[in-house]
Amino acid sequence: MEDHIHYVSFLLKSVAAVCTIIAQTLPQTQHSNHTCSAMSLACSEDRTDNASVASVSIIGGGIAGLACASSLVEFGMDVRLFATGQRGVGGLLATRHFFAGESDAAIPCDTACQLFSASHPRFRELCALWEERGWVRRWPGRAVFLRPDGSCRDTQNSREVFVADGGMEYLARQLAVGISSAGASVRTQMWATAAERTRDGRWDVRWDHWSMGVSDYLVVAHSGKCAKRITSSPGLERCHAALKGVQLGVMWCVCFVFADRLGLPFEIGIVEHGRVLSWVGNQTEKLRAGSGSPSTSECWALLSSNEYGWKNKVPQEFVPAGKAESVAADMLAAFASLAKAQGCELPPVQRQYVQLWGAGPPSNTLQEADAVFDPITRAGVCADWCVSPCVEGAVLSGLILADLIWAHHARAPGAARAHHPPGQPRFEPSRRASAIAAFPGWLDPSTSSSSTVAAARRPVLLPGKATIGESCSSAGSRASRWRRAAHTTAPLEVSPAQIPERQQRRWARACGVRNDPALASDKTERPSTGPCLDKCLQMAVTVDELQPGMLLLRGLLTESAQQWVADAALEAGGAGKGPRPRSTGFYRAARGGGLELNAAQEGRGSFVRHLSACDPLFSEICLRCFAAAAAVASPGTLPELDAQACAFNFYEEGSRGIPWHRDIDETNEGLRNGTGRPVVSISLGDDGDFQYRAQRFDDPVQSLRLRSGDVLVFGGPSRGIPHAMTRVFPGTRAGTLRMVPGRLNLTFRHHV
Ligand SMILES: O=C(O)CCC(=O)C(=O)O
Ligand SMILES: [Fe+2]
Repeated sequence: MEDHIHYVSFLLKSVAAVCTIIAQTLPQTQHSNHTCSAMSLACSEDRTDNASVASVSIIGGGIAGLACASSLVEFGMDVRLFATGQRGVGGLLATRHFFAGESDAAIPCDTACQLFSASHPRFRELCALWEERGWVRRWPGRAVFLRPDGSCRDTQNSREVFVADGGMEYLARQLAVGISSAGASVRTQMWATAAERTRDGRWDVRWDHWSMGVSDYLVVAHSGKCAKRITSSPGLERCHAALKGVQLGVMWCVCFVFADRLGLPFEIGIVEHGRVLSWVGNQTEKLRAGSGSPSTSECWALLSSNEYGWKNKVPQEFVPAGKAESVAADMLAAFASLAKAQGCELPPVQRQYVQLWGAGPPSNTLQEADAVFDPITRAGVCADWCVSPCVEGAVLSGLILADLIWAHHARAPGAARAHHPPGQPRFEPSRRASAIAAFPGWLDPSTSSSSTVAAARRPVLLPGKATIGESCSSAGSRASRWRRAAHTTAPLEVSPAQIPERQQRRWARACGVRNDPALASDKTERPSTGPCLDKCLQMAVTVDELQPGMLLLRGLLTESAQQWVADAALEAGGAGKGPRPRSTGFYRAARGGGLELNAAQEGRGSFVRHLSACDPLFSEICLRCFAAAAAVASPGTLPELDAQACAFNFYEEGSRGIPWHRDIDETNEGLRNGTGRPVVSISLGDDGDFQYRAQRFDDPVQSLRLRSGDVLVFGGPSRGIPHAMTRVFPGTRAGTLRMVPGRLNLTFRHHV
C-alpha cells in the first residue's frame, strides 16, 4: 500500500473502486442522522464529527467548480471559490442582455450553452431540485438537426431538457448565492496565477504576488491556458498532464436582434456538418416563456463550428478591428441560407453582438477518469471534458471530485489504495459533435443511446442519501462555523502605511503637487488644518478588485480623516458651518430668490475645482488612497494617477442621485484603448448605491453600497465604466461623523 501512496492517481472508472472509497468512508454513521442543507446538491450524513473542518480552494467558477463547491459545502468543508471569468461566475453558462428597437426591456441572450439535458439519476435529482426552486425549467421547444441540403429532422429526445429562465447565467448565479449563503466564500474576478505548495503541504493560491489564502485541498475547475499555467507548479503534475491533453474548441457567438419574427419552425437548430455554424437558437422563444410580453423583434444566437472558430482564432482579449464584423457577416450569411432553405427571408438586423470563446467547448474527453485527483498532494481537476462535454458532464465531474476529496479527508481506509500508477492520460475525440451540445447523444446521429452520460459513466453515488428537502438539524451551526472561518481570511490586504515614499512622490509629481511643502514633510502633523497624514488611512484594509482596474477599498479613511474631508468639502462648496449656504459650489441662486442646490431636481449640488485651488491635504489624501489601490492592483491594470481636479458632489437627504454616465472628459483616447488615467472616488456621510456596468451600457448592472470612508478607484480598462448613484440612504452614516444630513462624494480626476 505504501507503494501506491507514492503514485499520483487517476480514479479508474470503476464502480467498484469508487464505491469502496465511499462505502468505507462512513462506516459508523451510514444509516443515521441524515442531513441536507440549503444547497442540497449532494445530501450527506452529518459527518463533521468524524473529521475536523478542512479547507478547499476551488479555482474556476463555471458549472463544474460550482457543483464541486456546493457538494463540498454540503460535506461541511470550508470552501473558497475563486471565479476567474471577466463576468463573474458561470463560464459557458453565459447570458448577455441587449437593448434594441423601441422596447426598453433588456433582451436576454445565451451566448454559449443553450440548454441542457439530464440523464444520470444523480443529475436528474439535482435538476428536479433546481426546478422546484425556479432556477431552471423544462423546455418544451422544438429542436431539429439542420442538414446541409436544407432539410431538417427532429431530434429524438427522450430525455429531460432544461433552460434557465432569464438565461443560463441565472442558474450559475443562484448556485453561487447558495454556496455563499451556506458559509463559503465566493470571490469573483480573481485571476489566480499560480498554486504553490507550502512547507506543510497545503495549497497557497496566488494572484501574482498576493496570497489569496492557504487551504488543505486544491481544485482546478478551469481549463485553458491559465489552468495549464496554474498547474505547472510542483505537485500538480497529474492535473497538468490531463489539462495538456484536452483540446478546447474555439467558438464565436453572434447574437442578432431582428426587427421582426423569423417564423422558423424550430427554436434550436443543430447544424449538421456546418462549415460556419454549429447551433442556432431563438432566444426570444426560448427565454420568454412565462414573461408573456408580446414583442415583434426576435433575438437569435448563432454559434460557430469548431472548425470555423479555429480558422478565425484571434486573441480573446484583443479582437482586431474589423474581425468581429467579418465574423458576424459570415455567420449571418450562413444563417440566411439555412433560413432560406426553410422558406424564410431574414428581416433587418436591429442590433448585433459578437463574442469569442477562446477556451470554448472541448472536443475530446478523458478516458480514464471522471475527475482527476491526486491524494498525495491533495489536488484535483474537474471539468466537462472529464465526463462529457455538456452541463451534465461538468456537474457530475464536480460532484465526483467532491466525493473523492471528502473520502480522502475522512480517511476512508480504501481511499489511498484506490489509485493507480500514473500513465499518460488518454483522451478520445468526443463522440458528440459539439460540446455546447448539452444533449449527449443528440448531436452525432450515429451515437447510440448507450453512449449517454448515464450509460457510459459510472459516477459515484453517496450511500445513505437523504431525501431532498429533508430538514437539517445541524446545518445552521455548521454554516456559522464556516462563515467565521471564511471571514478570518482576508486575502487582499494592503497596508497603506507601508507604501514606499518614492512611489508616493512619483504620483505626487504626476498630480503637480510636487512643490507643496506639506507633502515634502509628509510626516508632520498639521494640527491647525487637518489630521496627521500618517493617520488618514487605516493601517490595513481589505481590497476588492472588482474587475481589472477597478478596486474598492472599504473604510480606508480613518474617522478623523473623514471628518476633515467632510468639513473641508462642505466648506469649499458653500454648505459649511454658518447660518446659511453661500452661492458658490453646491448652490446657485434660485428663481424665486434664495439659494438652491445647483442640480436641484436631483437633490444634488456639484462643482469641480482644480487641485491647486483646494487645500493641499485633499491631493495628499487622494494620493495615498490611490497608492493603497495601486499596491494591490493586478500588474499592468492601473495606470499612474494624474488627477488635477476634484469633482465634489453633495447629495441631500432624499436625493435622486446621479444618472447613468461615464466620466469621459479628458481621457477619450484612454477610454478607447483601456489605458485611461484612474479616478479616485471618496465617499462620506450616508450610504449610497453605486451602480455600474463592466464596460458598456448593455452589460449587466452591478451594484455597490458605498459607505463613509470607502474609496473606489477605477482606471485603465475600467476607466470608462458606465455608472450611476441610484439611491442615498438617509441616516445611515456612523454616528461619529458630524456632518449635515446627506452624502458627499469627491471624485479626483485629471480635469473636466
Ligand atoms: O457620488 C458618487 O459616488 C459618484 C459621482 C460621480 O459619478 C461623478 O461625479 O461623476
Ligand atoms: Fe461619475
